[in-house]
Amino acid sequence: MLKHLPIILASKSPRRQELLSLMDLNFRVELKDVDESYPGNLEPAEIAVYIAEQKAKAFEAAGEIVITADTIVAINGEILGKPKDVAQAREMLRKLSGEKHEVFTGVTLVKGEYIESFFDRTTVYFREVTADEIDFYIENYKPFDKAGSYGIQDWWGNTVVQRIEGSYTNVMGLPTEKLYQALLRL
Ligand SMILES: Cc1cn([C@H]2C[C@H](O)[C@@H](COP(=O)(O)OP(=O)(O)OP(=O)(O)O)O2)c(=O)[nH]c1=O
Repeated sequence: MLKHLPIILASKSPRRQELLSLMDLNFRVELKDVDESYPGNLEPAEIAVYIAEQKAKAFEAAGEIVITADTIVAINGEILGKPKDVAQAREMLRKLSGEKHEVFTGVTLVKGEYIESFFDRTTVYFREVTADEIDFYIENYKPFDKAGSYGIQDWWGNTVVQRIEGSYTNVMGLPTEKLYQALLRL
């Protein structure tokens, strides 16, 4: 329905590319290097939006609509980004075991001089996991490109996630329903 919109997806995330395709949009992918650090004292939602905006600022104003996004996991006031190594992935998954956490994805849309950002939040509940399960998962699924060290769309999501409150696609990296509404308003 919005196939006529010329869109640039500024993301290397294969999940974001897949989700935009599933929304039946026409887009091409363009990548720029962006510093993903953020100022202290920001709330989780503000961090996700801040980084999405930083990613968007790397683009010059043009005729096409640019979409950027950033996903983070928050648990008990702590922010979990992407793990740097096996030890960090283990530590994150241990923290998330048997607990609930929140996933925030910030999205920025740019069209010429116009810029708009929004976010979505999903609560995710994990059952308790064993150290063996954590090691099996890290070894076989290598979740180093994923915030919080897991993918809801892979083995973890299908064996550990008990339930979620909110958008599933938001956890995958792009809150498609909110994004679609924002595109309709453009
Ligand atoms: C929690 C969770 C995150 N993720 C992914 C979504 C994002 O791709 C990634 C978080 O990293 P991001 O920094 O948001 O994105 P990225 O570096 O992969 O891509 P880019 O900056 O180019 O847009 O974690 C899942 O795939 N499944 C999940 O369940």
